[in-house]
Amino acid sequence: MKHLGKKGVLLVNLGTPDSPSRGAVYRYLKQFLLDPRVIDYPWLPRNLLVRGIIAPFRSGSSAKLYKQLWTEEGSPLKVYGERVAAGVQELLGEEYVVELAMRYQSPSMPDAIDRLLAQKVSEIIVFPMFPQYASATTGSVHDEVMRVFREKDTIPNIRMINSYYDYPAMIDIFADNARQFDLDSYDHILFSYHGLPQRQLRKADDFNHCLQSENCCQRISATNQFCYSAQCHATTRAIAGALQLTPERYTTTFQSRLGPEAWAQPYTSATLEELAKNGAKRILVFSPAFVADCLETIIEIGTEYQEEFEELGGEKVDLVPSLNDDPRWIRIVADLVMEQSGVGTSMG
Ligand SMILES: C=CC1=C(C)c2cc3[nH]c(cc4nc(cc5[nH]c(cc1n2)c(C)c5CCC(=O)O)C(CCC(=O)O)=C4C)c(C)c3C=C
Ligand SMILES: [Fe+2]
Ligand SMILES: [Fe+2]
Repeated sequence: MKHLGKKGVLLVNLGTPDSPSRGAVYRYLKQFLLDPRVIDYPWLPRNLLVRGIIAPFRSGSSAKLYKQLWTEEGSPLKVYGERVAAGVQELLGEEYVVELAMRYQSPSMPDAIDRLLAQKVSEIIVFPMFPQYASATTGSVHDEVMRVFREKDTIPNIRMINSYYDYPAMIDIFADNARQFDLDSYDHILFSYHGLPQRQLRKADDFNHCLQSENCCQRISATNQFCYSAQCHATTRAIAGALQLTPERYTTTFQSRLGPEAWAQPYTSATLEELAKNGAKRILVFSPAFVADCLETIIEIGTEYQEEFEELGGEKVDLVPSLNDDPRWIRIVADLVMEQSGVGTSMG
């Protein structure tokens, strides 16, 4: 089919509060955690838990952390997202219209989609800003796109990107960012991904492979290609390979647990504790589930894990910077968009 008009690009990250105030954090947590793909309990327990316990009790402590994170321009997750969107627009030129949206809070997905439609786009390429697929993130973005269009009579061509966990040019940026550190000076290297409840890993597993044996997620195949944990391990292997790290030098771990359920393991905090017990002093941490530094990297790894590690006798937890607004990352997003819309890429 001939494409008349421009192509729309919708870059979507998770979302962040509109301000670091307790009220804004409460609204953010409520919208985020009421998403049935995030806290995937039936409606009544989810609403009781989120409205009655998590949002009211967590909003105060989270707001304090967001205040530490906040910059003059705002929340880093959104600031980097805006810069990436502007950069991708510049690279793709007039043939495309690029909009940034956040799955929760602002800019909202329905508003961003309406702005694209107002430009009479013939197709929309949806680019979730999560290298690894999870139902709670990419799945939710796709779900929201479908929900928005369910209310519209005309649905343009829509292409949805699923994951890009081992995209070589992206792996090269993470590896390159680590080269600013003296790798040999670290006792151990962690690849710390955002966690996910084990129950959600099992639920997303149509072939009964996940968490069946100790290393079932450490190989990726047709059977587990959409497993979040398997994709995280694949990202680790790719970065470690690029840096020629031998397997005993690094561990894949999972951070940012919420609630009493078991989450993907090993936990970053427990691994740090174990490392400290064994005399480790210096740890380097990658966090490649995030394409931008945010609360979970700057505060959780950079401040909280640093403090915990010191209390346990360790010395330094260094964080490898994320992709942020690196021009090479902006180029990758543009290339992946062009690949989806059937246009050749600069990567050859
Ligand atoms: C990168 C992928 C992410 C997955 C997978 C994910 C799952 C997930 N997260 C929560 C609960 C919280 N996450 C929070 C913040 C947050 N999470 C991600 C990414 C993933 N989450 C991002 C990018 C951020 C935003 C950070 C920012 O800078 O604003 C929070 C809020 C912060 C806090 O109060 O700690 C919560 C809560 C669950 C329950 C979940 C899977 C089920
Ligand atoms: Fe999260
Ligand atoms: Fe798995």
